[in-house]
Amino acid sequence: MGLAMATVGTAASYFQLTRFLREDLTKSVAAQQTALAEYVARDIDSYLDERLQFLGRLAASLPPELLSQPAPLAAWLTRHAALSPVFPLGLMVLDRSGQRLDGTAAFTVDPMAFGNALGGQPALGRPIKMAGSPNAALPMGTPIRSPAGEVVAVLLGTADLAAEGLLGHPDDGRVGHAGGLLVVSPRDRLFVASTDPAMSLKPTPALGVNLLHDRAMTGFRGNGITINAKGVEEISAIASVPLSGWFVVARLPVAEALAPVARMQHFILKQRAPAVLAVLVLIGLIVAWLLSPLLKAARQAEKMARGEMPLSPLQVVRDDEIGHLTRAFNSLLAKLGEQQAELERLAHYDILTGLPNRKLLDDRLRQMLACSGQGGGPMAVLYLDLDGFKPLNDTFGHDAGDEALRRIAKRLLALVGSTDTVARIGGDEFVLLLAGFDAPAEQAVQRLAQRCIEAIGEPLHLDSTEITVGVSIGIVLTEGGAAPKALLAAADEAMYQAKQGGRSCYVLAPWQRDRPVPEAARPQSSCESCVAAVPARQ
Ligand SMILES: Nc1nc2c(ncn2[C@@H]2O[C@H](COP(=O)(O)OP(=O)(O)OP(=O)(O)O)[C@@H](O)[C@H]2O)c(=O)[nH]1
Repeated sequence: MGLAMATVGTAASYFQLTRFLREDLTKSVAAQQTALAEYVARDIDSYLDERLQFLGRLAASLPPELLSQPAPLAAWLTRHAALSPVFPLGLMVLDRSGQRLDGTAAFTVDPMAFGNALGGQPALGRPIKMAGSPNAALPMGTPIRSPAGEVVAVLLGTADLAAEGLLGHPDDGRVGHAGGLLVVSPRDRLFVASTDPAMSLKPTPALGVNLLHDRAMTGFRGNGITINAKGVEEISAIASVPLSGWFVVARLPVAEALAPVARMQHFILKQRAPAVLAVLVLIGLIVAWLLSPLLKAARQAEKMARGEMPLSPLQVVRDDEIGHLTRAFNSLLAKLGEQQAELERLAHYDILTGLPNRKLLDDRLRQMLACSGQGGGPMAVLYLDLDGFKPLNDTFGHDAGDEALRRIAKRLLALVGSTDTVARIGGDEFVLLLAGFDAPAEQAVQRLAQRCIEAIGEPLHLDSTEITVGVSIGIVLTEGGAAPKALLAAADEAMYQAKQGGRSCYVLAPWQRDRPVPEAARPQSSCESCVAAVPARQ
């Protein structure tokens, strides 16, 4: 996660830096383009002004009498045109009806230049392509006035748009590799001149093709980013040429303008990326090394939680925060183990006496039966129920009854071997499971039953009061093949017979797999009422 955040952070910084650089560079290039466009626009304006001024001075100095003398007028015009190279394509004079007065046919008449000049104002015509030359030409006109000030004729001159110092700028003014200058006449919807000669004297694009151009055509001056007619994104700046109503566009493709940013990105990626990658890999390895014990511990903990491995302490591999965490986990695990053991104990042992409860008795009985059934010899179940325990409880109280139960449990434990089981399965009911007799089983169990009766019958000294309780015992002997439940029921039944027979005695019920208590076989008993059938003490 940390590694991912570091990577994302680095990438975000890289892209943020790139974005800032692009914005700054775009602004800077736009400002440069604006300065260039304004400079060129001013230059063109002053140059046009210079030509119009020259044309005006020429018109003012034209002797009026020459207007009616074609040959001298033509000679006068040729002489003066030669004096200044501003109209290398020639001069001509027209009367008010548009008739040539100089007798020459140097070039065609521009209606715009002629018409406006006739109205009394110097005027520019529509730029045209020069016959026999790749250059464009610009017709200009100025009024010729009579001494009374009336416009009597028009002096027309045609300037070479490619002439050095006029619109030579667009040709020379290439900006970068693909950038350049454009001079646009909104009135004529025409590219007057362009760095790209193919665009010169071509009509401007239709509305909607280039949005910044559309705005410029309606008077916007400034800069912006636009997509040109060829689909190239450009930074363009627009400045006015006031005298002509034209505007100059200085433009540069964004890709070229921002090439330094692209070079910087390339440089960073080329120079820094391997180092950054190496650092990231190193960080990743360190993080993996740091976290590997934690991940291993987590995997083990999950297995323990799923019960696929026992609860066992995790290995503490390092004495750092993770080692600390592992130790804390182990402590928690130990606590959990203790609690689990306690729960286990509570589930299988009687809280009052600490003896196995009915559940554990069932397990042990099954084990012993299985063992006995596999040739392990006979086993015996002794079912004990105290006699007169209720009066004890009622007379001396429940606590005294509890204490009596605890002491009786100890006495019973003292009588059996370590492999035998003494369980408490109810209020005053105990069960003994015996096996591995060193004498004939019947005799041995009867002997033990008798010793139980005697041991429990010993007085109990509770709160300096002597109390005595008895016990009735039902015994079942088997050599396996019996169901635990049926065996216990048979022992219980024998115990009941002992109760019926006078209490504080035992009854031994013979056991056969299909007939637990055969009618033919009378039980052996220590009870007085059964004394005729069995000896009281064996
Ligand atoms: N103090 C104490 N008494 C208990 C406990 N569990 C059961 N008892 C009492 O043990 C008595 C058992 O009842 P009985 O077996 O009928 O009493 P009893 O006097 O021995 O009767 P018989 O078996 O017919 O001789 C009841 O009074 C129960 O309340 C215990 O955990 N502690």
